[in-house]
Amino acid sequence: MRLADLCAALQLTAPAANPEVSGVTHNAAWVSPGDVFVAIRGAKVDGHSFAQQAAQRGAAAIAGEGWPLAEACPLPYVEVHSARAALADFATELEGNPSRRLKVVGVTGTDGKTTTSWLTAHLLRSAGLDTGLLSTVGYQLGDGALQHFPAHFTTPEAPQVQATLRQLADTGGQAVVLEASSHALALERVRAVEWDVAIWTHLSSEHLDFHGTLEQYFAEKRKLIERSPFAVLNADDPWTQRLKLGQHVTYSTEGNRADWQAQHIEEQSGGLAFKVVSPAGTFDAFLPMIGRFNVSNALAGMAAAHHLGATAEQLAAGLASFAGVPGRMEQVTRQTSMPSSLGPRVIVDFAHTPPSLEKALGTLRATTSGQLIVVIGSAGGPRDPSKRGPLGEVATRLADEAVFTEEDCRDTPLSDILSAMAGGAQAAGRSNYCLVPDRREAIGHAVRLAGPGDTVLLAGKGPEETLERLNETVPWNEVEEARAALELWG
Ligand SMILES: CC(=O)N[C@H]1[C@@H](OP(=O)(O)OP(=O)(O)OC[C@H]2O[C@@H](n3ccc(=O)[nH]c3=O)[C@H](O)[C@@H]2O)O[C@H](CO)[C@@H](O)[C@@H]1O[C@H](C)C(=O)N[C@@H](C)C(=O)N[C@H](CCC(=O)O)C(=O)O
Ligand SMILES: Nc1ncnc2c1ncn2[C@@H]1O[C@H](COP(=O)(O)OP(=O)(O)OP(=O)(O)O)[C@@H](O)[C@H]1O
Repeated sequence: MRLADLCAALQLTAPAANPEVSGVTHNAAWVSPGDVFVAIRGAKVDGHSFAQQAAQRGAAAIAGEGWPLAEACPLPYVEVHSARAALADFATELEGNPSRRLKVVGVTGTDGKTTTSWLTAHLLRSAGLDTGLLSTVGYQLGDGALQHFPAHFTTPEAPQVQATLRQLADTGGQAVVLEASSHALALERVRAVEWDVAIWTHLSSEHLDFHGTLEQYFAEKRKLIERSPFAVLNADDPWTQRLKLGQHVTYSTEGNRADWQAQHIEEQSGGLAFKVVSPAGTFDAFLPMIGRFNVSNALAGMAAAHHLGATAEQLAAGLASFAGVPGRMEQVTRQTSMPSSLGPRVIVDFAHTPPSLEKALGTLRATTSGQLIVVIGSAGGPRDPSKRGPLGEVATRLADEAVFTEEDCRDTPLSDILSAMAGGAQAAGRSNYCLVPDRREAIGHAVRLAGPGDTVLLAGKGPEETLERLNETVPWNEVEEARAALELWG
């Protein structure tokens, strides 16, 4: 496509030179010959300072909110009102607006996005739709292998979103489920995606380092609901009442008035049994997952899949065959032949906010006959330091013993993080915790403390593949760490 045609499609003024353009990126190091390099003024640097690098890599043009440098721009320059919006619009145009060829389900909320996304994709596949998935733990084209983008993102930047949607649509994909983080909505990563269904899980305080206030965080997340012609909303979340409602259905696991209800919920050791009362019909369901909150995620996924055509029979069969999400309430099995019942139950979970830790511990308590032990840390850097004390409080209130340890402390002294977590426990008058800074040792310590009938929850890392320390990033596999500790047990 010629630059002038691309500009005309987006009602932008084209520069005099009119090169052929084939792609778009915001990262100078990712430029391929023929790309438009969109220079974003970021929070840390101005992308314009990488214009020369982009030119050397063969960029055809640069777009930005105004050329700011004394030297002349090395390439044709397209001036835009918002660089991030332009990045998304260029990508959408160059990829041929692929979301129009797919049924697109967006999932937002503080917790539950990944699980709900995986459940929804599985339910749509069970109903016969070739369905892709873009989520925190990777992306899938159809039911193919789990793949990863270069950076660790819930929602990648717009060029990657649009390219993946196109690849999916070009290879026979019929639907896609896309996790939409608040960062993605704020930074235009999912601008121009044409949604069919938006799912709201729930809202609680998170990412305030980025959004500033809870109100702003809510304002970003609500965009997904406002942009979608149909929404699936959580009647148990007070924020739902503040969403501007178009066509929608609601769901509840707490007996609130809602279109989709789960009743008679039984937390069994092998999963969750409940009765669904819904517009699709009334039926018994079994979900082989631990965690009462997953009933809520399942209702949301069923409501979305039903809107896209899944029947009650397909929904029930789909739930029953769900294999779970890596690192989400994942029970660690031993490699040796020793029966699991002879040791403690060890669960790896991604819960890293006070509300999600509260829910994870609450639900494990319900299925634990003995002691409940938790290993938990809190991230360093600017990421929500205010949650460290509350995490310490929740851990010591709901577990019998808490082990506070490292979790991506980055440039924050680990001792400061551990003191803040201990401070939260002490302020509540509790001493049932210990500090074990090294995460591997913390896991070993917790597993050694536990006996048959006990549960050890390893919270916060889930399926992440690295552990970030002050001067190093080490490869990490929480399930393997847990398995190694279990092998030494007893
Ligand atoms: C807080 C946040 O989201 N920041 C994003 C933001 O960074 P920024 O504004 O600081 O950008 P910057 O570093 O100043 O760079 C400005 C521009 O120069 C370009 N650049 C910069 C350096 C260089 O060498 N070459 C180059 O071309 C950059 O690509 C960028 O376009 O814009 C960048 C790209 O334009 C993103 O990569 C970056 O995400 C960072 C890496 C990040 O960690 N984001 C996380 C927090 C995130 O997005 N998380 C959410 C939610 C997770 C959850 O719910 O838990 C997610 O969706 O993953
Ligand atoms: N509906 C829910 N309500 C509250 N907590 C939940 C819910 N679903 C999951 N959780 C908890 O939150 C943790 C994270 O779940 P999940 O990965 O599905 O959420 P997420 O929104 O994708 O989080 P992130 O964006 O940080 O990856 C789970 O391991 C569980 O402890």
